[in-house]
Amino acid sequence: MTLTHLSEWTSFGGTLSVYEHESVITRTPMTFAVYTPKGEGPFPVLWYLSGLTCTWANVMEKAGLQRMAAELGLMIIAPDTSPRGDEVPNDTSYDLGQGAGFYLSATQAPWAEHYHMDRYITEELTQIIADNFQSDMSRQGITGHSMGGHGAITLHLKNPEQFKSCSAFSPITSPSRVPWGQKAFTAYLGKDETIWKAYDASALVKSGHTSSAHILIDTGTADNFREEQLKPELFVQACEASEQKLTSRLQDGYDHSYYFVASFIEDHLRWHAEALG
Ligand SMILES: N[C@@H](CCC(=O)N[C@@H](CS)C(=O)NCC(=O)O)C(=O)O
Repeated sequence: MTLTHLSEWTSFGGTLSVYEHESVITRTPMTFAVYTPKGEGPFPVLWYLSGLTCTWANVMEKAGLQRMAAELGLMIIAPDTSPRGDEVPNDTSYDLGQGAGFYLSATQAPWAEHYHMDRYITEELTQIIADNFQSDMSRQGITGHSMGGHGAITLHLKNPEQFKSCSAFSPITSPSRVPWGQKAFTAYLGKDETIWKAYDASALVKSGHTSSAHILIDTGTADNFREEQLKPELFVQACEASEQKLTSRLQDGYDHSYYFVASFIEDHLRWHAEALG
């Protein structure tokens, strides 16, 4: 496996690097970013999964997380949100296809050939990070925004030994019950809704997929997707019923944008740094 180094910047004494490689799992070139703080390492690792329409760049350019990552000594990994390329199936809408991989393994044509973002992250990219960076893979946490919040919670609940800490910004908490998720799951997984439950954070918790972690969620009260697509209250109810430790906060006046993410990224990075020790 060859890693092609595309870009590098110094930021808060650390290094932000962008790489491309040929993925065995998505069967496409994949791009990802790594922020490595200054110093010797190995560093605990925080994965950041982005939302609809995003690449690695949105969080690295807009969240301002490098300052806190440098201070806390956290390595940040930002994968892309889907496979991409002329050969990769796409859709004209922003919430399906390229930029909208939903962190699952598609089973339906034409998506099944390339769309396997969950396994890409938990298997292939994890191995790449372990083999090529000053990472302490015994201390990994995961966070994300919106579709990436759904990805962070579901990947944590299904892999609690790998991702020991978990948080999310404005996550889609029950994709099976909201239009973004219903559209994507029908396309990627087919019409059998019982299969969807494996990718639904609230359904997972309800069915006993809890973890010993204390999950942190922030959602803005002025988020125009909150009532129709995010529904944080569904995850709160599921966690209460299953005794999953959760702090779910509604942040007054904040919307769905990176102005919101940037406002609370310090809290989340500190949450992970403390949990990972
Ligand atoms: N208004 C967006 C909807 C998608 C959206 O809001 N994406 C969020 C994640 S779900 C995002 O982070 N967008 C990129 C950004 O704000 O930098 C569009 O139509 O493209």
